Amino acid sequence: MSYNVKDISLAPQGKKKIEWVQRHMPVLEHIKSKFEEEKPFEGITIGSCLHLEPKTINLGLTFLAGGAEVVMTGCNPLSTQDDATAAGAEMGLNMYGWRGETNEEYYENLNKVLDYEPDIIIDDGADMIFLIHRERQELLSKIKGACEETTTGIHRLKAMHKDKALKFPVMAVNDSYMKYLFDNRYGTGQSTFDSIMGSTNVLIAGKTIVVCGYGWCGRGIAMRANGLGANVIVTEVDPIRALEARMDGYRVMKIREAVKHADMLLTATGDVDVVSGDDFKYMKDGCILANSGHFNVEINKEDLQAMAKTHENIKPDIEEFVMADGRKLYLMADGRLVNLAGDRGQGHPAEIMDMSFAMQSLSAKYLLENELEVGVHKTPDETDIKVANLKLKAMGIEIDSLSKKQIDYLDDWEVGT
Ligand SMILES: NC(=O)c1ccc[n+]([C@@H]2O[C@H](COP(=O)([O-])OP(=O)(O)OC[C@H]3O[C@@H](n4cnc5c(N)ncnc54)[C@H](O)[C@@H]3O)[C@@H](O)[C@H]2O)c1
Ligand SMILES: O=c1[nH]cnc2c1ncn2[C@@H]1O[C@H](CO)[C@@H](O)[C@H]1O
Ligand SMILES: N[C@@H](CCS)C(=O)O
Repeated sequence: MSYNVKDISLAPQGKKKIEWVQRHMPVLEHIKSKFEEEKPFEGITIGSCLHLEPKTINLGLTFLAGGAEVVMTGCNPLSTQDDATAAGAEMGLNMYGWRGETNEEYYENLNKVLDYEPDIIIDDGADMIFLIHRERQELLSKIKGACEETTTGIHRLKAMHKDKALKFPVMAVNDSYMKYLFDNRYGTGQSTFDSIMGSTNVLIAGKTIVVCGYGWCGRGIAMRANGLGANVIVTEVDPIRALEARMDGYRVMKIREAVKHADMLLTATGDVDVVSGDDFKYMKDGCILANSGHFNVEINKEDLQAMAKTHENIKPDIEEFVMADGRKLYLMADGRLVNLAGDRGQGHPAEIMDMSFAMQSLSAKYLLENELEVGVHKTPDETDIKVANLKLKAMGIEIDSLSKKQIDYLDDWEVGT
């Protein structure tokens, strides 16, 4: 196996972190032991482009146990944990990536993974899938398909398929219940605050927090902000979600009005320019800005920079912008996913990634064992149910099942009052 990581001597520390998360990923551990027996990936190369940290290394080890050759790189230049990659390299994974890559290095590492000519791709945000279609088309004939981890990746792949540009099948892992209902909501809800609170050491109680987007991530962030005692304002473009936010108890208003109240503003939309231009003029002195959605375009940093007199990093992941009128605004993690790219960002809790990565590993197996058409495919309901049952079992929770009488009753269209 080969690797290019920051410092291989960090491996012992990384291994301890991996062992810790393994204790909290019982479903993936169960799947790993099944893979070990059945070896479904014998002779198969799996290339991944995911946030590289201990839980993801554990997914790599799961594929390795299943007989695959595994090659991994990061899906964000700032989210890699260098001790975890060192450990992964020592544990048999081909590993390329380090925290703080330049954009050029980021794509060099993606290309390194592709040099292994993978049969299956596991992607987060679809950068690797796009790279294959744009620049590495010679690989298309060998690739069996891909699994995509996140909302925006799937949006883009669907758009690509609509334009007939997609050339292999993709499993929409994000769109399974066992992913978005837990990862996007409870995972993003907790890890966003874990990172922001760790870096800033500021109090959340009593603050006014603006949450842009009331999708699965936004709901989780608003719920946790509320639980920590913040006064939550939601901004939306979808009338139904806006109404839902209102009935969940939050104030809802346009972004231009919301920014005037914000002590902290958090984006989770997958959109561009959610906060931009004159929005920055109306913000209060001291406002903290962070993004938990896709890429660093939700908060328009160029606009912020253009309006600022000076800007400097006052902590590794906190950039201070001093505006012409003396107000100071603070952008976290360069506007990238704060829960992973922040200095204290650890990503989602292990118990959450247990379910997301269980879905990834079973979806990769499904992709291999079924001849799927080119397109974006929903994961089978049976996979969701299997993972949910495994998780309940691991948590020691038993539930009831329908009796024959109940099944007949529920299916009977003739009974009335
Ligand atoms: N940080 C993480 O770990 C993490 C986890 C999961 C998903 N994500 C990413 O977060 C983003 C959101 O994911 P999701 O699953 O919540 O998506 P979603 O589609 O459920 O929700 C996005 C919401 O944003 C709203 N929106 C779009 N443009 C807006 C605008 N200009 N102003 C206000 N609202 C706007 C949409 O109407 C929608 O309700 C995606 O980019 C996804 O890839 C990040
Ligand atoms: O700790 C983590 N490790 C690996 N992936 C993560 C972690 N936290 C969140 N995500 C994943 O990142 C995607 C957005 O890029 C999300 O969809 C989520 O599943
Ligand atoms: N890989 C992308 C996905 C964001 S949802 C990123 O880290 O920016």
